[in-house]
Amino acid sequence: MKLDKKDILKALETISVSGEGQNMIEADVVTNVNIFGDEVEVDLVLKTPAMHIKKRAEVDVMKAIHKHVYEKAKVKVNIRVDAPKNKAPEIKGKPIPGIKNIVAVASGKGGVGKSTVTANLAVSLSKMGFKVGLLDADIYGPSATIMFDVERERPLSVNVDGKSKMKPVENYGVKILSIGFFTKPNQAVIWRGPMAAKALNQMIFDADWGELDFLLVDLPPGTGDIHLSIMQSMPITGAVIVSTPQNVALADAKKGVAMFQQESINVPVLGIIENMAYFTPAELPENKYYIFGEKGAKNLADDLEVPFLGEIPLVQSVREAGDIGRPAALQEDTPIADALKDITRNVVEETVKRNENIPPTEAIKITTMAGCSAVKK
Ligand SMILES: Nc1ncnc2c1ncn2[C@@H]1O[C@H](COP(=O)(O)OP(=O)(O)OP(=O)(O)O)[C@@H](O)[C@H]1O
Repeated sequence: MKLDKKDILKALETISVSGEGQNMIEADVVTNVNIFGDEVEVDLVLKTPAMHIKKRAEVDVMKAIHKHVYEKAKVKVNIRVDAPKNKAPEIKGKPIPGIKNIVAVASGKGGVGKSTVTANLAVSLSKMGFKVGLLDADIYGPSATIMFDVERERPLSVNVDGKSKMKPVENYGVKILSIGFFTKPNQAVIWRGPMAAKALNQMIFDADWGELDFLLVDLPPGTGDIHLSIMQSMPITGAVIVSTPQNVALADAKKGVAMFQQESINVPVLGIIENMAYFTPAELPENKYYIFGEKGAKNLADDLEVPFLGEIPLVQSVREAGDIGRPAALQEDTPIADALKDITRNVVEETVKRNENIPPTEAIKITTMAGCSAVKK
């Protein structure tokens, strides 16, 4: 049978690209098609190095050609991965063996959605093919165990090179350790700075994280002594600040930025994320209600000359997703998952820029609280 390139391209149009809402041709995944008798060679370029996605693309191409063009065609699929934005930002002299970047997520004010954003960033990074860990350091209200539906699990102890280590619990491709694993439900725990720092130290250094591109750290809300203790315990690559557009939240977000930027701490701020930017009812998606004010966090980022990483609307499904332990970023082709993907890409890009321009952050040595006025104000 004489095969025609047009028929092959038509067959490839029947394959949808996961998460893109487009078919393989529209998404420019197919870079070349060659025909030699009854042999077809298809070249693909994929954005993710994940093995299962490569395998799936290969099988889809074969099936589509066999079904729509010629069932006996010999199909060869060549796959190249071109993921410049997904290239794991790597810093020289990794501060913790195996962990390339530690990104702290902070908020200043409580309840602005910092933990929700952290969980979604983690899932979104993992979906992009990065190796991701999440350290829930929110000693006042750890919530990662609920958001990842691992409340009943506990980290196991494993032997690594003769040393006993804590193995993070894993779900949705994210390795998780939370202060919540070590407290009883409904138990109020008052952690003092050094005590929290010790527990967190163990969760970082005595844990079997393996290789990670990103370790996200969900910090407690506020800008107090506890933050200094935490920053003392780990060399943070950069910080992301989450705020709603409301004035009271912005004032605290500003203090958060000041805390990271002050001389004795000097952790680069990768940018600000505006959460609950506006409310959109599911039945009227084009309507936007600026309940907490409009563009407050965007304007703050401009004023402080730090990057604005994007906005997340106030959507019922985000809250529901958190409550049932299936972060919204796991959804495919929804406006909210797309918004989270864009923000995640911006976080990666800012991390890459940061690593190109400045050397790795040393573990900060803060010996006194003096000089930390910006934190206390
Ligand atoms: N974009 C959003 N749309 C709808 N609900 C949201 C959104 N972001 C967060 N929420 C909900 O708001 C509440 C507070 O969120 P979250 O616990 O993430 O805040 P936080 O800043 O981490 O709080 P804390 O100060 O306790 O650490 C949760 O019920 C969460 O599900």
